[in-house]
Amino acid sequence: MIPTPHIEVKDKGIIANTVLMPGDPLRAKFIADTFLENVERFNTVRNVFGYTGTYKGRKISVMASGMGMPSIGIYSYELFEFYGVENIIRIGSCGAYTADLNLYDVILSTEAWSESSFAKVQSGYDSDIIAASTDLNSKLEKFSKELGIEIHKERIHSSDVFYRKNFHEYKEIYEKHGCVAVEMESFALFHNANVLGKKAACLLTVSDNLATEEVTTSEERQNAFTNMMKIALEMAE
Ligand SMILES: O=P(O)(O)O[C@H]1O[C@H](CO)[C@@H](O)[C@H]1O
Ligand SMILES: O=c1cc[nH]c(=O)[nH]1
Repeated sequence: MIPTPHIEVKDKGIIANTVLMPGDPLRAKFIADTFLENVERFNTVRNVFGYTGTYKGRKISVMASGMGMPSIGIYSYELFEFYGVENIIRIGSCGAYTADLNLYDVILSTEAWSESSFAKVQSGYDSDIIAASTDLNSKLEKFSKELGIEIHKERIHSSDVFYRKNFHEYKEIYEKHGCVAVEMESFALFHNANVLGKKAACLLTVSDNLATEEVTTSEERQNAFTNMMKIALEMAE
């Protein structure tokens, strides 16, 4: 079923086997403009930009997911199921739940914990934890070592809510569920990969810290989180 309601390209072969997936369409554009050669834009529907190009001569795609599990649930499903994509690596921003993490630190998500009903509604999956692909994670860890970029391998929180009524609830999620940071998509991405027999992983950069109340700007979140981009780009084939 291509094109899909949300992706316009008619030729499946234009999208690479591996897609990097930031939430922000302008982070996707930044990656294409800054790191890729021979770039072809394959999606503009809803301004959710998708690009294919080469990195060090190897093919890779980058496409935004939008914000939240319903949104990444749509894009990752269509890429995996209808465009034959094998690997999706989310490259997102996150809020740290502990003062042990600094702004710009890079986290490799081992698993996502969530209160979300996404996986239960999608397929009846009944746990609140979903693991990332261990195969992709070991490759990403190897690339980070080769590049000399430190990563923190940790469980993260995938939340449906950005603005909680009670800001301090993050402390309980950190202590009870062992999540060191919060973002809003990985649980759905990992679930779709599992039900469709594909692979997914997630690299995050700390954009703000709930414990210390430090923050980065929207411009930094769009353009400056280059360490996780460089690690993920090494997945190009
Ligand atoms: O920077 P991105 O990749 O969008 O990720 C994080 O930022 C958004 C919230 O500001 C949510 O999508 C969250 O997961
Ligand atoms: O979901 C997110 C992403 C970045 N920072 C947060 O506090 N939450």
